[in-house]
Amino acid sequence: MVSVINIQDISMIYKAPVREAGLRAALGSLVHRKYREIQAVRDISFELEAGEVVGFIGPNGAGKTTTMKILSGILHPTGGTVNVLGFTPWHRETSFLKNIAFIRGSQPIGGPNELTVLDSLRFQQLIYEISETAFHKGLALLVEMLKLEPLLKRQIRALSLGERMRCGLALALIYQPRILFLDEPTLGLDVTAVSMIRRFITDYSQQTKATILLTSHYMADVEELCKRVVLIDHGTLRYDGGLEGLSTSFSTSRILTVTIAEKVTPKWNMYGEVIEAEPGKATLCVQREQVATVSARLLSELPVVDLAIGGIPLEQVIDQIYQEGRI
Ligand SMILES: Nc1ncnc2c1ncn2[C@@H]1O[C@H](COP(=O)(O)OP(=O)(O)OP(=O)(O)O)[C@@H](O)[C@H]1O
Repeated sequence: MVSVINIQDISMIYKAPVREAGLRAALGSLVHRKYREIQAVRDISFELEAGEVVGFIGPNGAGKTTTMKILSGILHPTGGTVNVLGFTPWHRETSFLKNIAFIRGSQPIGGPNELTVLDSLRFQQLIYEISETAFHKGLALLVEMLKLEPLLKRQIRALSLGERMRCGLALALIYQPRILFLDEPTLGLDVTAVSMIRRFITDYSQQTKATILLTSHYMADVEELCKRVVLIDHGTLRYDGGLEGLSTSFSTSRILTVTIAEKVTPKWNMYGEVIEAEPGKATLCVQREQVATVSARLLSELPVVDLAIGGIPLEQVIDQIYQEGRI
């Protein structure tokens, strides 16, 4: 397989001006400006192969957007090397920019609001030097996949958030970039718009074999779209691997499913937290370090015919990571 994104030990330290309250301090800071350093990313390395769709996840402020900005050439990292399609992103060479797109759910369209969607697409055609034939072919595909027909003659300013996202995707993809950086593409969208965007991403990646790095706070997005996830926290890489491995790596609990030979209900709560129980069967939640002891007790004290040990459902693990910032 060919690696199209190769990141080696990147770091990013922002310098943010420190301003104290009060007029005197504000005037003073004009002369003696003080800065404080914020390390947003520290020594992150990973690679993406051509055609992969990878979820890039982590709690608020973990450094996801910063990393995406570095990969798309918006920011120059303070350390490390990055190779995207053979280019150093922050050199911003035309052949690089023509092959990548960075789309943010919070601001899917950057251009003038007064233009119609079709005019904006034509504008992209000029900037990216797309031939008339390629433009029509690309447009037909995007109009069909994103249901854009009713929006083409509308002004961008008059579009809803979901419509903006669909048009933002079309504007970014009309020049057929090989790599997509999607930062929260379903942010704030309703259920119908979310499912349309998800379907679009799946179909688009299958049809074009584009490589996609995607951040989302909605675990369902990641579960539906990505086989692999890269997890960062406080700017540090914490996990890079299959989706299913996340729950075993990060959850402190395990699920024990026990079936016994008799249709009776023992005192299951003596073994763990009862999630579900019916005569002869129970699902228990047990701390990881107690699994061996509890399993041994179950086997010696009850007529066990089947005992399965599994991880906490992925959705729950990710919710914990995002909401409690606990990794
Ligand atoms: N321009 C900036 N100047 C100073 N600090 C910044 C700047 N941009 C981001 N940061 C800080 O860097 C850290 C990482 O921010 P970043 O936006 O990359 O995180 P994120 O993982 O995308 O977060 P979220 O999920 O909340 O969007 C945060 O502590 C943030 O406050």
